[in-house]
Amino acid sequence: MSSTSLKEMRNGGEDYSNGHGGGVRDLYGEDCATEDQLITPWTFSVASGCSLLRDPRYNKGLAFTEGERDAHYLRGLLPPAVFNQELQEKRLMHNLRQYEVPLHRYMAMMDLQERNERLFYKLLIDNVEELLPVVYTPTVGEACQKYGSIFRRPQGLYISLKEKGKILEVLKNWPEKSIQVIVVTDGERILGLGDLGCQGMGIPVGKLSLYTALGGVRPSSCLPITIDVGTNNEKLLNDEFYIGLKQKRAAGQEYAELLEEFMRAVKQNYGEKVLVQFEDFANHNAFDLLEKYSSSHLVFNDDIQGTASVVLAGLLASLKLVGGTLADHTFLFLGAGEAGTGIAELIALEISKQTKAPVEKTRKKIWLVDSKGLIVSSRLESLQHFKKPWAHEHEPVKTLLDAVKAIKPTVLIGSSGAGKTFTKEVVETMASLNEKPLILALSNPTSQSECTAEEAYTWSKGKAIFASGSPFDPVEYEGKVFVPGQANNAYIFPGFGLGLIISGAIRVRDEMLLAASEALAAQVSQENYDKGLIYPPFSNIRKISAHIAAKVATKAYDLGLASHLPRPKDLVKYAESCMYSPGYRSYR
Ligand SMILES: O=C([O-])CC(=O)C(=O)O
Ligand SMILES: [Mg+2]
Repeated sequence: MSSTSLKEMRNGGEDYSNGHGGGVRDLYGEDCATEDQLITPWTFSVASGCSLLRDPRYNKGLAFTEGERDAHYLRGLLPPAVFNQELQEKRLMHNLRQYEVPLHRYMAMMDLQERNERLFYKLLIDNVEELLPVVYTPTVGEACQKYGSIFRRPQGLYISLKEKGKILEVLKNWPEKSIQVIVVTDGERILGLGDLGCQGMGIPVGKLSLYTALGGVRPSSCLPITIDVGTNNEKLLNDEFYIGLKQKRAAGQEYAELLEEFMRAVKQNYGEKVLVQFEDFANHNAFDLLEKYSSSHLVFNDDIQGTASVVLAGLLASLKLVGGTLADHTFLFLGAGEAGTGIAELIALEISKQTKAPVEKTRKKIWLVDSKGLIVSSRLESLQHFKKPWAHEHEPVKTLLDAVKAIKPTVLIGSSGAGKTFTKEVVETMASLNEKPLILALSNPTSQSECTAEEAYTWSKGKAIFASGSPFDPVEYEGKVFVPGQANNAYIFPGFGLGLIISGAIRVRDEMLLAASEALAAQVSQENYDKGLIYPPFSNIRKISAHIAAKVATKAYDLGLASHLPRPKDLVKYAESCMYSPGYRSYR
């Protein structure tokens, strides 16, 4: 097939690519070629059979055909059987299911990723509901805690204080030159598990594998980075197997300078359109970094903005079940950090958009509780800046239970990172106040969930509509099966990032987050609602991501922030055509 027809196939007959836009460049037709099409051979892989087998990007294991075994000097290096990818997948899924310890499944998946990347993504895409809890929350949390002992091959870039002054050179050591998404952490607040220092690397690696599996961004365009400025975790500092810098965290100017050098180097090396996703930074840095770099870089904070967008989507969808408009509801949060204040602000923006009321007014329906109790105006002076907009007139209230009684929320959202905080009394009070209380226990991993699905359904006597950040199995209560949803930012960031990439966006705006929420809510079907679900199943996630991407890209074009021109006519189709698919390619 000629390159022209490849391009035509890719663009559905419309010539979208002008070679220098922001769309996904696919020079070799690597992603859209089918198995019976040839792609350009890579000289190094032709040169030696062994190095081909050891290159996870091109290795196919037993799926190399007889012809390829001849042409690529693989004879004798593989046993004689030839498997197709489906049979390999069946064999691996069978093996994975033998492991009873989740961490062993995680390690088996990481081994596969390091051995045969396409097969790894094939498994993840085809079995997304089964494997998401393995490569992502909750298991990835445990993996980070034990990263020092399970660490085998580095999977991303480590940039520590030792690399100060040399970050640009470090970026150049990474083998891929054309990067579209970076997920970066400094490991200070890994899920709800706290400071895991350098071992936080599991998070960028996991998030980026979802960028590929759920959002179709090519693996070679993804770069996981951990910035190591030390750790305040004593256990790690005293652990002889700790893989990071053994010193207390740098803060203040030293921290700011390293981050500044990093952000400059990223833009210099990869250009204006590389997306930098901040992940699992502590509150005190997360808000500042987002604010500082959102006017000069394409940045997105998943914990503030991604979580906000996914929760808003669930709330919009839930109106079908509980009735009314968003403005009719009263919201109470436990936790006033990145997720809590991020969600609160996006809800206020959406109500403002719907009712035309100023956001200062729409914020008044939203209340937050932090470790010192309800956030009220008498506490204003001592509040961190990101909490100040939520300090409304009210007498002081110390506990969550008393806050529920005083505020009478219709929606209760847990975002504090602390588990078991939605007690029986709290859930019972929500159920006594509401016909259908909406209860979201967002903290991750499962151990940090504010309550379990079973607790939410049994304590509310089957009244609650429940979703959680980490997955829970369906629960049977009095003969009825309740299916909890998973309110996790994994619904949003892969499609959101894809939308930014395909439009060549250069900045992120709140309107794009609202568009992503509305796109996700629109994907919830009647069949889902009938089961009490406020999110669509993850099994459809690639289609969902394409729709989110299209809406985000549309906003980018409307706001004049898109650089990929001309604007494709059908953005859903275009997004789909840009998505990586994991089927094998023929090399000769
Ligand atoms: O990783 C997840 O499951 C969601 C998330 O961003 C977090 O909890 O920090
Ligand atoms: Mg996170």
